[in-house]
Amino acid sequence: NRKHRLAYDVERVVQEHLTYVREEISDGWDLIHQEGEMKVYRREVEENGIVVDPLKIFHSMKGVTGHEICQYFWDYQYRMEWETTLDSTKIIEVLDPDTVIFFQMHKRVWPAAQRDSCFWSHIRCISNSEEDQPTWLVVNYTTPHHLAPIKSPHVRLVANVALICETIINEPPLNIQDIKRENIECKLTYVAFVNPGGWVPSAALRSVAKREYPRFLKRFTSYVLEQTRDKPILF
Ligand SMILES: O=S(=O)(CCO)c1ccc(-c2ccc(C3CCCC3)c([C@@H]3C[C@@H]3c3ccccn3)c2)cc1
Repeated sequence: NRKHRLAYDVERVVQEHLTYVREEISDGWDLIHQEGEMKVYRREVEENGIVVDPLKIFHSMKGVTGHEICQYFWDYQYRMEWETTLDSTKIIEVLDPDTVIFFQMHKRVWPAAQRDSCFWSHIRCISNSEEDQPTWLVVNYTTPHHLAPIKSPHVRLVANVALICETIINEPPLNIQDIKRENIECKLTYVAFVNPGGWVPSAALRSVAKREYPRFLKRFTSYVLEQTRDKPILF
């Protein structure tokens, strides 16, 4: 059912991510970083000389639900508290209660020109079968917008990013209200297809990505654990 002008795009991109997230890590993906439960994979891909390496991160952490992780990732009011690579972020349009359009200025990464991004950001709960917990996901997908004009010297990033989370309840007690945070665990998959939107030295971009993605996800997940520690569990 058409709710807003981008409803079909959102549906298509969400279904694509749901299809690929289950795909096993096949050959062609290199494990570039491993830290505790976090495993970072990358494929080396260039499109007319520009590095557009897809990135896939698997991580799991105790004490938080997939709903909590997705909520803090999607909700703009927390973004500047965990996102250290942004100069600014703002909502320029609300399409529905689960879909907004952001405009972001990314911190400049020398020697590249400063990047900005404009994407729709959608959060969704997919309740599969009854017995186990639902899957929560957030997708950030580049879209043009009249309130986000592309202005030189800034270069518009092209991004298709998804955060897909499952919640595991270990040794479930008889009734749900007895579940404690040490009994829950979130298994997340983060995928990022980022095209820098203009030429960046390949080696420089690859080393920035290799350093920044693990740092970014570690900082984000630690932030959510901190924020939810003493709060009631949001399933
Ligand atoms: O998960 S999100 O949707 C969170 C919402 O903000 C997201 C994460 C990361 C990016 C991103 C933006 C710019 C750049 C580069 C391109 C040329 C110069 C800067 C990079 C490269 C990969 C490296 C990178 C990775 C992580 C964090 C920052 N830097 C990534 C965009 C969106």
